[in-house]
Amino acid sequence: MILSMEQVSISGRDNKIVNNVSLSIRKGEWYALVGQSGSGKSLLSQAIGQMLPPNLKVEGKILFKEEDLLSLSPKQMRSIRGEKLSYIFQDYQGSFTPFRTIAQHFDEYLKAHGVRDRKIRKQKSIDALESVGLDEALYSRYPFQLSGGQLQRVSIAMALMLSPDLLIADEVTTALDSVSGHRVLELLAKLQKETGCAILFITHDWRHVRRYASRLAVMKEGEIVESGGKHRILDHPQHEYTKQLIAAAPTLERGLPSGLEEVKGI
Ligand SMILES: Nc1ncnc2c1ncn2[C@@H]1O[C@H](COP(=O)(O)OP(=O)(O)OP(=O)(O)O)[C@@H](O)[C@H]1O
Repeated sequence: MILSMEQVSISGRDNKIVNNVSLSIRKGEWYALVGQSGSGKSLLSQAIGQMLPPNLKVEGKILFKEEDLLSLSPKQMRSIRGEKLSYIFQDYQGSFTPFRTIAQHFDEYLKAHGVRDRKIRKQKSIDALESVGLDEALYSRYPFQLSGGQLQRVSIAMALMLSPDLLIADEVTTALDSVSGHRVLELLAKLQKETGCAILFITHDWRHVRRYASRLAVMKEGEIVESGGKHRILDHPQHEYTKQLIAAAPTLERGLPSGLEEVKGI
């Protein structure tokens, strides 16, 4: 297992938001976390990287490559984030500083992770852009000069640049139109195959679960009500809530609707 959460609870001042959650993610797998808005998916994923808002408290164990992340100091955690564990978010705009070029973002990220040589930083950045199918010309542009899909691809490039073992992807297509979202996920799937990193994929969209996940957990009101292999859960859901969510999903045909299968390239 690359990540094991054991009895993880997250509490506010006077309420428990996530209650005794346990789940395990295997090396290199695509693990989906599904559930309605407010069920605690994002907070659970933020707890992994010690990124919870300061008013919330986390208990339990989060073992990442046998090390309990909750016992690490903020400094130790900073060196793990990015290098071994990284994030991409729905709000990709918020990950960029408007008055810094894409080049500066890459450069600062690599510098912060100890790559001292400027030429190596530049080469690594250009290679990373290429790995997500973006032209070198975008390197000197500002974030607002890129489309949403291009910016999300830059986020992916940056998140994977240091070859993490686990990538946490929180609703990464929600702010994109459906064609751009589809391309971003196809790209993620391709890069996952190439790099072998595991993905914790937070989503509302069962079509994405069917297409990409190997296993999944279903969250309701801060608890996991069901978890297991994708085919078992999609074909034979046990919990009433899972059945309702699947029944409410717009379509679960094998392909994506609206001709999205026909989109070529990434
Ligand atoms: N800093 C905070 N303090 C107190 N409660 C919070 C805080 N952040 C989030 N919450 C509450 O915790 C609950 C779980 O939030 P979370 O964002 O994890 O849900 P989610 O399942 O990811 O939802 P969505 O799919 O809409 O992103 C929600 O009720 C939310 O209002």
